[in-house]
Amino acid sequence: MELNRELETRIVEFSKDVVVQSPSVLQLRILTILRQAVENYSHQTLYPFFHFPLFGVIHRMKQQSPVRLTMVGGGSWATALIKILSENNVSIKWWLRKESDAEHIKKFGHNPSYLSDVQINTRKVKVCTRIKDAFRDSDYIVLAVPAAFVSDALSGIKPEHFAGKYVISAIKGMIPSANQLVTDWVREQYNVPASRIAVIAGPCHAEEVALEKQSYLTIASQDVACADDVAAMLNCRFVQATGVDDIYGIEYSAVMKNIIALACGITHGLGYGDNFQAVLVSNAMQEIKRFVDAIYPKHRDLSGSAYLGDLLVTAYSPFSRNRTFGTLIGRGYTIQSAQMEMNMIAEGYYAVKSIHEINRQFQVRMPIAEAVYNILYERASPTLEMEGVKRLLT
Ligand SMILES: NC(=O)c1ccc[n+]([C@@H]2O[C@H](COP(=O)([O-])OP(=O)(O)OC[C@H]3O[C@@H](n4cnc5c(N)ncnc54)[C@H](O)[C@@H]3O)[C@@H](O)[C@H]2O)c1
Ligand SMILES: O=P(O)(O)OC[C@H](O)CO
Repeated sequence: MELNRELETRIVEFSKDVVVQSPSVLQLRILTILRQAVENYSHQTLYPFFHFPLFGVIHRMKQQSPVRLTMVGGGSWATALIKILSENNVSIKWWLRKESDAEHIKKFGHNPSYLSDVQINTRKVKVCTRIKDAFRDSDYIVLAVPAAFVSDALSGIKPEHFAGKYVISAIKGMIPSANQLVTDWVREQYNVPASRIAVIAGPCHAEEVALEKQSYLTIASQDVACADDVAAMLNCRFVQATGVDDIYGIEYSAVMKNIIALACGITHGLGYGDNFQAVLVSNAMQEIKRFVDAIYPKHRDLSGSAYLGDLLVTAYSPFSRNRTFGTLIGRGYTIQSAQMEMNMIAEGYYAVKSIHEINRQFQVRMPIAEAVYNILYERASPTLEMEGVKRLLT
């Protein structure tokens, strides 16, 4: 029987992993295989497998052993991810930089600085401000600070602290000092194998997660089983998560969409309307495709939600940090005053410089990203730069 063979193969693959996994990761792996089997096959086909002893074992494991995870970051996205993960059998250590925020969460069950309405389940979530304590006994490390601050957040952490752990980047930015994607940087700095690294992507604003609005996430890893495991942790009442393998395409695309959101904001601040923005965004999608295909060629459909969907949400939503930052620049704020006006970080500000520098080698035609770079780093006039872009749009 087809199913027989497929389940057999997957269980054999999985058993090769058994020796190196901790119980909570094993549990997640088995659950993922079963969830996929249940989704893909009818009850009738699956019936004989219910006699498989694993099913009973899994049920008991689900009750007993939570996945152990560390969240690094105290901003909006970290807070939203804590809310999502708390819906599942995950035990969380939450590292925050600010002692006062950590104390407030312990006492009142709310993050005072970001998404303060979100109730934190302090039975599942243990807060700390010492990064080494946060890493201890965790299977998964989730990085959720802006890329420019990752190195600071991990100060004192050495490759051995990452040994045997999975790293999930929830960051949509580049490490400015290295012009590297966060996952490449983690792999190089801490010797984490690519098969143990995943990214959380997809069009998803923390503010809507806080309101439990239906959202979708795409989890990417070179090892799809790893992506599926992470997706299983994030699937809940209001979030549907799916695992895929295009980690580079998705990560670069997420970085690029922030730069385009800055352009959308700048033009909005200058008084351009929706008609213009629709053309700007569709041209920008082609720009993203040219860049991503040049830097990491692979057959991919950029109309998927982790690519086009993420560009759309960031380009049009009032929750978007990058669009808001761009709007302030378009209205005449200086970079410093725009940064001070927002309590949040616009990743695109740092990313556009990295992408500009990386593109020296690739020479991809990217007039929109170049205009944003000129405005933010070369003191070019937003009006003149966007006049130039306007003439090139089709
Ligand atoms: N907010 C979202 O909806 C969302 C969704 C998906 C991905 N992301 C990504 O998540 C990452 C984190 O973004 P966010 O939205 O949570 O950030 P945020 O703007 O809400 O919060 C700012 C964060 O930066 C930290 N910070 C500020 N100044 C710092 C400094 N000098 N040193 C160290 N840390 C400092 C703050 O403690 C806080 O954690 C970004 O890469 C972002 O692209 C965000
Ligand atoms: O829209 P932004 O600039 O707040 O970025 C947040 C996320 O990337 C949206 O998916």
